[in-house]
Amino acid sequence: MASAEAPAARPILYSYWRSSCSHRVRIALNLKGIDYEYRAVNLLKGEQSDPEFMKLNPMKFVPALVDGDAVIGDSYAIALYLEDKYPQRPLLPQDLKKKALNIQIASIVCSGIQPLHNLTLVRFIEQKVGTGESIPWVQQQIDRGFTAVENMIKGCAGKFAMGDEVQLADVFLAPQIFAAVTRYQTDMSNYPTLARLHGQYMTHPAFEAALPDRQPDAPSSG
Ligand SMILES: N[C@@H](CCC(=O)N[C@@H](CS)C(=O)NCC(=O)O)C(=O)O
Repeated sequence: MASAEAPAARPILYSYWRSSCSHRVRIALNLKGIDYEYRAVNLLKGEQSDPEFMKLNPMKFVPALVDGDAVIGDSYAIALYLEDKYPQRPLLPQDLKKKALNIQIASIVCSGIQPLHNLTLVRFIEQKVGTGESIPWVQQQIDRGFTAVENMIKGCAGKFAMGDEVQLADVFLAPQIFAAVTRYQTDMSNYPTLARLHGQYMTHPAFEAALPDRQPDAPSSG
């Protein structure tokens, strides 16, 4: 008689509902149909600095993913890990130029836009420069990144950023656009392609389920 194997444990995502970096990973997990356990890390309460959490992400940032003995503390690394480990519903195309463009856009979001408005920096500006001073700063950083991406994709975008299929670029763009619109009063009329993509993301089931207010730790949730 064959012995029953224990089912593989679900990956665990350490996330904060409002974090755009966590939001990226939630989208990737949903697109790939991976069932996962959600564990909330409250950034406003400083739980990212808890010594136990720092074993998962020494940078004191969310997200972190634990998948078996793999512990990954960066959304970009997690996305690439998921792409290799769970090849169903690929996010990166075979075509090298399109693949590079996806990676470039993901990189613009995660190194050229989001780090320039993360919680630590926004708090620093509000305290050292003045109350309300962070918003124009953030808008300026978003404008530079969005202007670049708008020009890069306006010739190739279809229903989604890279054509008619969702790809890695969408996984990174959707949370950044969502944050720009809902938190930083960004005028999206300057970026018509990105504005149109925002509408697509808001009605796509995998993206909808990843939205901040749909997460268990969102104030409006449950
Ligand atoms: N490069 C990292 C950045 C992570 C990051 O900045 N996370 C933010 C939330 S989106 C955070 O945890 N901020 C907490 C803080 O600034 O104290 C990634 O992509 O995962």
